[in-house]
Amino acid sequence: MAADSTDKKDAESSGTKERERKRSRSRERKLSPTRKRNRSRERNRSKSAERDRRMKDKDRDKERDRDKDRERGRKDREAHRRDKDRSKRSRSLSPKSKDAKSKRERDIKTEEEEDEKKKKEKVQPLSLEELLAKKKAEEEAEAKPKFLSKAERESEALKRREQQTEERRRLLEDERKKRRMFQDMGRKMMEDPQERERRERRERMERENNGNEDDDGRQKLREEKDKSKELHAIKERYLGGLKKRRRTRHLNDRKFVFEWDASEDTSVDYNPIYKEKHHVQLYGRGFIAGIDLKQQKRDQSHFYGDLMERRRTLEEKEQEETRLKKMRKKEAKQRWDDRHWSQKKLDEMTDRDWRIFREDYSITTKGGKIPNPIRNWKEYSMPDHILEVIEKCGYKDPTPIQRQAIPIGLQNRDIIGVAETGSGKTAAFLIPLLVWITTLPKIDRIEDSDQGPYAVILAPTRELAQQIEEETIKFGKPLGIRTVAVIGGISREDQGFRLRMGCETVMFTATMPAAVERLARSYLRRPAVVYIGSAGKPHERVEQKVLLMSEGEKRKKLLEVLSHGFEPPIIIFVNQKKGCDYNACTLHGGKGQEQREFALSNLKAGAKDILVATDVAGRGIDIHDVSMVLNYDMAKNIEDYIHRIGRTGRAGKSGMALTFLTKEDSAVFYDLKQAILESPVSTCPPELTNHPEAQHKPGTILTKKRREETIFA
Ligand SMILES: Nc1ncnc2c1ncn2[C@@H]1O[C@H](COP(=O)(O)OP(=O)(O)OP(=O)(O)O)[C@@H](O)[C@H]1O
Repeated sequence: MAADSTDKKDAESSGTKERERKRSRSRERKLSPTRKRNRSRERNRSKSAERDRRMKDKDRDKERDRDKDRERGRKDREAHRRDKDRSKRSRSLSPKSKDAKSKRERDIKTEEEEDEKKKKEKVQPLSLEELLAKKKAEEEAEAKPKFLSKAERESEALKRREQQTEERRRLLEDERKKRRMFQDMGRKMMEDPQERERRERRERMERENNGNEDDDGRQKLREEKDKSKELHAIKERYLGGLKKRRRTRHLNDRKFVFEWDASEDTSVDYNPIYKEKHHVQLYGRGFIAGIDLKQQKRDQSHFYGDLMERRRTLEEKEQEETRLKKMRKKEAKQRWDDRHWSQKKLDEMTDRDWRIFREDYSITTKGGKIPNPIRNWKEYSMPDHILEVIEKCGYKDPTPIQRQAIPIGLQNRDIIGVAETGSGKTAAFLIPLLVWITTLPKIDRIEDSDQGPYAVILAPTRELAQQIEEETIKFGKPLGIRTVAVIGGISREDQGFRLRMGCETVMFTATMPAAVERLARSYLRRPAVVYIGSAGKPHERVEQKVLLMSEGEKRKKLLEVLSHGFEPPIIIFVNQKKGCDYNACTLHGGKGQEQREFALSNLKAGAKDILVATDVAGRGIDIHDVSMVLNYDMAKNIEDYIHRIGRTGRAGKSGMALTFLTKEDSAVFYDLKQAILESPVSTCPPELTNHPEAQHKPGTILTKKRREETIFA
């Protein structure tokens, strides 16, 4: 009833709402046309939103209706039940209901009587036949398939499932317990023994404190232990006991000390597993993992070797033997041939060896059909008297230029020899010359000497000419060869000479500019050209230093350098004839020949420490052990510079070259920078490296790069 009333109320409220909505809509319709238009636009805009809202409202109404239906049904059912009760109550009062009741009571009574009868029957024991029949019936019943209802099947399955899960849970729990126990045990075992002791003691103490261990037996035991310890300590104190020293392990001590040798292990003999090892032999390229790979390879090669050996016929075996023999012989020969040239005799030298030989001495040749170089003086077929002189001079081994130039010279062939300063070029052209002269018949020589000299040696300076004369006399005198130097400044009458042209021409230098080489080639006949090392470069053992300064600073700097001390002799090169206050001798073109000779001999003899010279002393002058060359004025070209600094670091020794550089020398900046950069023992100062004049060779026209150009339109 209440539900009905609420439904009614709801219906009423929804009806009023609907009416109001209609009213408001009609009101809206009555509004002005402009407003109407606006409204319609608005309506259009919110059309979809409105539709959504209405749909939602509908859903909500439906839901509400459904709830109401459900509520109504429930209330109906309750009312029906109440009606039933009421009708029951009213029916009990009728005569019909009284009859039914008495009938029911009668039925119950008869049922009880039947039960009573059955019970009485059961009490009596069954006969054997009955028992057998019963058993048979039961068996038959059991044999018959039992049909269970779906509900029964489901309940049984549920029970089984519960049992299984219970069983699994129990097993898991047991396993977890076991694992925890093992973990605890493991942790205890892994523990540091000291730590374990400490932990056990702590646990014991805890137990004692908790009063768990207050039994007398344990207390007594502890007291006894303490007593025995005390006794032991007293004994040790008064009787002196053996105190075990704690072993300290040093950092570098070996951790494992095996007190037995591997050979003492006799288990191999006893254990049948080790006695009869099973070897796996794989065919192909495979290997067994975990076993020494090298050993496996060795075994495999043995295995295949044996296999091949077993399979070979006698003939094949012989063939293989001879093949191996041949191979071994060939290899041995190869090894023999591949020896270094120094381990070989002259006649064993191959072309390859000669090539290596030339590489070893940085010898480069041009001109075709160049004879092999000299390996050593004795080996080379030279007259004994020449060899004697060489020995006297103390030349143990030929220098690289001598090794290659002497054999060419002995073929009377024209040579251009380019080798660094102080590398023994003089002997390189003198020795073949003297050998050639000595090979001429003596009578001819005596007769021809009236005709003129056998050889003419040209030198750029008087000093050099005299130096070469000295060298030639040294070699030629023991051989009976006369030498004379023809130089300016000495009276012509004293120099008896006659020239004869048409003989061999040799040209030796430390620097060979391309223009000079072109000129030389036009005068020489099919010349053999010999270059040693990086020809035209300053000596690799001369350290080059450069100081940039003004002209006025030079003198001060010179005095500063000299005041630091130096090892005599040194040579100071100047471009102008200037004096110097030091213990010096001077050598330049303005001096008389005698003075020039005196100056040089003074320095060579050690009477003077410094030679101040112009380029006159720059080429060829050989003064032993010059420790430093100081270019007070820079040479006018790089060739002169190279010759100058070549006065130091001669005959395998090292030296130093110091150059004072001013901006007036800018013409050689570029070449000088290159020369210093190429020297392995020198460093170019940044002032020179970065100097604008040192960036390009003078005379080269620099073309501006396009991107650097500024175009003004
Ligand atoms: N085989 C040699 N063994 C030892 N010393 C030698 C040998 N040959 C030459 N010398 C010595 O080396 C020094 C330099 O020799 P030499 O004057 O011939 O050199 P150079 O190449 O002509 O030098 P430069 O280019 O300056 O004229 C000399 O003192 C000389 O005695």
